[in-house]
Amino acid sequence: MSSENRAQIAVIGGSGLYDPGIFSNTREIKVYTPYGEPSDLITLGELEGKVVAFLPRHGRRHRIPPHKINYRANIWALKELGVKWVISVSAVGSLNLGYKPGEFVIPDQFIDMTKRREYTFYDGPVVAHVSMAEPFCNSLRKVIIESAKRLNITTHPKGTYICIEGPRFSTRAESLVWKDVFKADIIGMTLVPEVNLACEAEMCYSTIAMITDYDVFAEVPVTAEEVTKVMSENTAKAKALLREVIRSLPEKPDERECSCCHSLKTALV
Ligand SMILES: CSC[C@H]1O[C@H](OP(=O)(O)O)[C@H](O)[C@@H]1O
Ligand SMILES: Nc1ncnc2[nH]cnc12
Repeated sequence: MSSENRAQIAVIGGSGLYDPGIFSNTREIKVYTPYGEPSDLITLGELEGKVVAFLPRHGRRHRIPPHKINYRANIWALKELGVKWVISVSAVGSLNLGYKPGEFVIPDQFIDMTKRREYTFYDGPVVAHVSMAEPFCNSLRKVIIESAKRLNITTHPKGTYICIEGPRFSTRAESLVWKDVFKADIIGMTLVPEVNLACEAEMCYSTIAMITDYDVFAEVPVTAEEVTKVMSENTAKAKALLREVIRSLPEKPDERECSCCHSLKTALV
């Protein structure tokens, strides 16, 4: 990758966030990967003197459903650009009455209920088993939580995200299992394997989850229309938060504070 096509920070946009519109001097680049095409061209832009890469995970105009996203190509492409920090933005449903639509969550755990995705870069002959005990970068989570506090955005600093295969929403029986048996707080369809692959790529990854609805356990079940409507109503908040997070990020992660940067050290067989 040529030296002008480099970025330390990436934002992966989710439903309702296809162009954050907060960067200057933007240009689009195509990145080739051994796994095929990323979801879209990657936009490189500047903010607060930092170069940031932006990739909408569903592609522009939301062409790609969650189970068809080429997660490996997306993460590979960002790694190729030199990205260390990955800030992912996602629309999620709430499974916890204390977590309300319009509020943000910075999840610290996930439960994987996906079924048929490509979960790893290590398909052999090199084999790796990365640790997922702490799936998110705590150093990046801290920066996001503190930034949200400064902006007075109601944000839950912890939460368990359950990732379903989709593209359908859950049944009511499933939703009650996720809520009452698994005790998950939020639900979505895209965190896995994005987070796993970022970890294998030794990048610091954290999600800004924006609650768009109460999931199907509630009286009126969620619809795709509701999710995109609430998300676009709240994108102004997401953009302000992204700006503040990017402003506050140190140039490089403090490798003593997070294990993301050397997750392969103990993983390779
Ligand atoms: C449009 S409704 C469901 C859709 O929204 C979420 O996507 P993302 O995480 O990219 O914001 C959810 O995971 C589903 O893919
Ligand atoms: N209730 C829900 N279930 C799954 N994915 C979602 N994304 C946003 N809301 C959701």
